Amino acid sequence: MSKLRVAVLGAKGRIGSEAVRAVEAADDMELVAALGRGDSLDALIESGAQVAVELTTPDSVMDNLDHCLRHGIHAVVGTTGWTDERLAHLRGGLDASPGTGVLIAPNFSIGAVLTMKFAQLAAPYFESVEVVELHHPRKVDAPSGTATRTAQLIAAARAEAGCAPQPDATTTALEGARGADVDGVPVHSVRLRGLLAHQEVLLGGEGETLTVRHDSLHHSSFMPGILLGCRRVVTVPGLTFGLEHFLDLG
Ligand SMILES: NC(=O)C1=CN([C@@H]2O[C@H](COP(=O)(O)OP(=O)(O)OC[C@H]3O[C@@H](n4cnc5c(N)ncnc54)[C@H](OP(=O)(O)O)[C@@H]3O)[C@@H](O)[C@H]2O)C=CC1
Ligand SMILES: O=C(O)C1=N[C@H](C(=O)O)C[C@H](O)C1
Repeated sequence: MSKLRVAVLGAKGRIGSEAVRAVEAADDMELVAALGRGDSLDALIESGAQVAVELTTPDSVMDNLDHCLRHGIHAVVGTTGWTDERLAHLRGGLDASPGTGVLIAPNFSIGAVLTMKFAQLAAPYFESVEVVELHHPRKVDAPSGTATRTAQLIAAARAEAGCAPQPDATTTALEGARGADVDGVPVHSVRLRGLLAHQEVLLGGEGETLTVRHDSLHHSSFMPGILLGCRRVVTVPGLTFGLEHFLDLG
């Protein structure tokens, strides 16, 4: 059987370099290009890449995806910075490239995907819910893509269940003290040397609290999700947002 031809964009970065190794080690894949900033995207076409794994920066991802879609190359995207406007632009590109698939995964680790799922499930049953994400200090964006997505899922679950707004008597606060407001859910970002990628969802009700915590201790935690994404994205045209859609979570 022929191997899936995979390219990695952002190949010299923290997660990109790990992805290069993971694709090289996968029996059913061939690494056909490993591109860093400044490398020509023509290499994607010349190498015959079927899938591009996009692990660059929020300022680069859109141009890279535009290029992929113009040439019918599927994409597995871990890069953060997704807004409604960016998603609308991407959908336009996909409409013009029927048959091409793009997976955007705010987080490729199974534990993080499950954290989001558990938080979504629990959120309507507690009066209060806040998200704390903790990352290495070289991360350029805050809050993390995972925390933003988690808060959006929590807010949607609470809205669907008809939950009241969260109790909070704060009338005076130093700017930022209550975190960022993502759809009504406070999200707090910690940047600390020694950490990689961690998240806690704190839920509180009458006389009880529940904490859902996930820790990525090494970039290897993201690799099974990236490889799964590459295998599945070629069979699912259009936009898939979230790795959970490629997992059988019941
Ligand atoms: N979804 C997930 O599970 C995960 C997502 N991420 C996300 O992935 C992204 C990368 O993270 P991380 O590896 O830590 O960051 P790094 O800064 O270590 O890596 C990004 C790399 O991309 C390079 N780059 C920038 N622009 C381009 C371009 N146009 N073409 C090719 N390469 C380019 C950078 O080069 P230069 O240094 O010269 O700028 C750098 O080497 C972030 O958005 C992060 O949040 C990270 C981990 C897991
Ligand atoms: O920058 C990182 O490191 C990570 N970025 C992603 C995010 O912003 O959620 C995924 C993971 O948290 C690691």
